[in-house]
Amino acid sequence: MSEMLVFDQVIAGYGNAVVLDRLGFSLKQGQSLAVLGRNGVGKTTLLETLMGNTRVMRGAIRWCGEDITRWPAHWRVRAGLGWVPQEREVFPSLTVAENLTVVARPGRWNLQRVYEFFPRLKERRGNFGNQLSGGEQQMLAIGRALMTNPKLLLLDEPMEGLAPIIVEELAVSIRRLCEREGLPSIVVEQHPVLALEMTHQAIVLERGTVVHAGSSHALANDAALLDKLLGVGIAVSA
Ligand SMILES: Nc1ncnc2c1ncn2[C@@H]1O[C@H](COP(=O)(O)OP(=O)(O)OP(=O)(O)O)[C@@H](O)[C@H]1O
Repeated sequence: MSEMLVFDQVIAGYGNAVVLDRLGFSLKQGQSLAVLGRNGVGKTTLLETLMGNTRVMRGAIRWCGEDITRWPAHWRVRAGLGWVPQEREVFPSLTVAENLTVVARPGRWNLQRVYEFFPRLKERRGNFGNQLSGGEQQMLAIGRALMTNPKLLLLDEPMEGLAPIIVEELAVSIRRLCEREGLPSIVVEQHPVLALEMTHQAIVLERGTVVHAGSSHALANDAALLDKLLGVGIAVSA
């Protein structure tokens, strides 16, 4: 399997402030990745850096064999990076259908396929963005990223503030995107157990660098390591 994404010793941040400090990892084609770590370690900054929204001082980012380190954000979207921001950023005064079509790019994902994938969005297609529940907004944020026909979804705390039943529904959808639709994700999540269930690989950050990299399954089942890295005293399963 070839490498889809490589962060090679990336030093990046905001202005002169360094947040990512020689951060390195790679992700193979078709694999999804959980990005874990305590508050403020640089998880969101990793995604922002992948989208071109931070200042990269050193190192390189390679995406599908191309060095994209200096590319503007809109080129990265065109190259297949599908950004689902933490704040969801649904357009409040556009309808669900308009929110989806406004970003559409040609490819296998279109309005009909997004509605098939999220039937709730079809039911709500005439409602405005500000009339949706938190879960519906998150579905719309993911649906909007799908409309750009990405090769990788970047999900920044997709479950934040959602009711447990919606969290479960979304987790199933995100897994299904990878397994059935061949669309992997990078998932930044506060809840490691959930993120590990949804992904193949995991990295753990501390102070802007990778302190653990391995399979999600192995980490999920190593309670002592989870506790050491994240202060989580439980494993996913016995
Ligand atoms: N736009 C910004 N300008 C300056 N500093 C920032 C900016 N965004 C984040 N930071 C700083 O970068 C550091 C890492 O923040 P980041 O949001 O990437 O961490 P995180 O691991 O995602 O945290 P959390 O889990 O709390 O969301 C923090 O010290 C934060 O204050």
